[in-house]
Amino acid sequence: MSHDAPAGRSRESSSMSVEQPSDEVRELFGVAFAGAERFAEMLVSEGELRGLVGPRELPRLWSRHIVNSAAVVPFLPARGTVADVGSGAGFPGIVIALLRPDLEVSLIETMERRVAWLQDVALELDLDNVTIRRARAEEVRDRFDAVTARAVANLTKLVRITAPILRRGGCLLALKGAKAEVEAEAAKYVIKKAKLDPAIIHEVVTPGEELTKVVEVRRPKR
Ligand SMILES: C[S@@+](CC[C@H](N)C(=O)[O-])C[C@H]1O[C@@H](n2cnc3c(N)ncnc32)[C@H](O)[C@@H]1O
Repeated sequence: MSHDAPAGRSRESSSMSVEQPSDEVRELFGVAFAGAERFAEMLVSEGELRGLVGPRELPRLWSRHIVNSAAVVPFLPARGTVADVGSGAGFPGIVIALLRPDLEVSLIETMERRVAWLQDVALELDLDNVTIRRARAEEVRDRFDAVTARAVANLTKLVRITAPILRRGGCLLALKGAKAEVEAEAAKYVIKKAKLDPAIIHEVVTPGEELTKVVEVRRPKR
């Protein structure tokens, strides 16, 4: 996914400027666009009131959050199960569920208020591939083909809490910004100790957004 189109256009709503998705973003989401648009509408109408997004986030809701979440999608497995740890308002878990309806997606979130929000979103978007669990990742006993996380913890902590829930051949996919390389270097020892393969950093340029980095840490098949 490498694009260099300008960011989505903005229009004035009664109280704030809400970003409108560009044609490139519509193309990126394809048949999932209607669901993504409804998700954005819910975030605009209720997200701020329910304490899920700050007012300053709304003008860049698509590029900074929804489209940024989609950056992880090219690295997901061909089939199987995904756990999104610390989904919060639904990033990247809800976006993954929309773009990959063939994958079973578990949203693991510890805060009750956010869990209630995720349940409302899954119901409204009719996402029957989503399971929502109120838990800390450390309490989960299942294993997954992929574990995703965005803005939850640094890579060292993420590896510690997600290594036990990675299947053989499965991978952690952490959405990171400019600190990806520094965090990968700092996490080297923990990655080795958990018997995982060295981190790979994928660079992704999303429509209307600057460079995003996806750090992949895989559990070897044997
Ligand atoms: C800063 S928010 C980021 C939310 C979302 N991933 C995003 O990118 O907008 C971090 C979220 O992770 C959750 N969280 C933190 N540690 C967790 C853990 N060990 N297990 C599950 N959820 C956790 C918090 O409750 C919070 O909702």
